[in-house]
Amino acid sequence: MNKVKFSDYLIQQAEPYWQQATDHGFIRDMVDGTLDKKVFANYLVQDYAFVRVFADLIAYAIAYSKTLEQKHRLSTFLSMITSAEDDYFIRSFEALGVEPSHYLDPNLAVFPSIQGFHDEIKKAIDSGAEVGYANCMTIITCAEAVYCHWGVKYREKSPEAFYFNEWITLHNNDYFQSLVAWLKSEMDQLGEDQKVDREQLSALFTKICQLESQFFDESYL
Ligand SMILES: Cc1ncc(CO)c(N)n1
Repeated sequence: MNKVKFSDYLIQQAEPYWQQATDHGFIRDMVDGTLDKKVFANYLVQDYAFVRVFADLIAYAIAYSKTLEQKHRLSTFLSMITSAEDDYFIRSFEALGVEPSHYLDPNLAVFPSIQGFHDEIKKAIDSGAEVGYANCMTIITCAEAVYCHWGVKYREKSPEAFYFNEWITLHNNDYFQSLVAWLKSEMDQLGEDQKVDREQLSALFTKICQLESQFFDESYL
């Protein structure tokens, strides 16, 4: 019997949001270099608020994980986000004329989608040792699989502005692709675990896809 992998099932069940999140006009404008700079700056400021909370989520996934391989894969990812990716954000803010007082503002008004991410992340973090790993990994896998999907789709694109170009290569380089392949393989194994509620994880994966698509929509407002 040819069983559908759990990671593929999660993506299939997340339609139409998977399609909307990975084939959004925002991404097409960005890879073509025609996206309004103000729209992109706005998006990056919001994404920076997302990434700081996302870093906590990865730290909890590390704490909830059992094996050294899991801790290694996730801590390497956390390290990349807090070094190379942080460096990308800081250089981009500078080039786009965004002041630190704005992008570091703890009282920044966040988009409803970013608030939605924060709420889902808090629930996953608070879900405890038994199911915490599965919940945290579902959010991480969805967010990274969405970005890797468009990153790979547009690997031939090379917009002139470094903040567009590097945003593509951050999400399609060999390291990132192998990370996403590993995240999906972890979800496949979790899907075999009798203690795991597959339908609850599927609903969470779909919710994150929906928020990803909504975040691109809201960046134009
Ligand atoms: C909202 C969001 N999802 C995924 C990624 C990829 O890390 C990101 N930077 N932001």
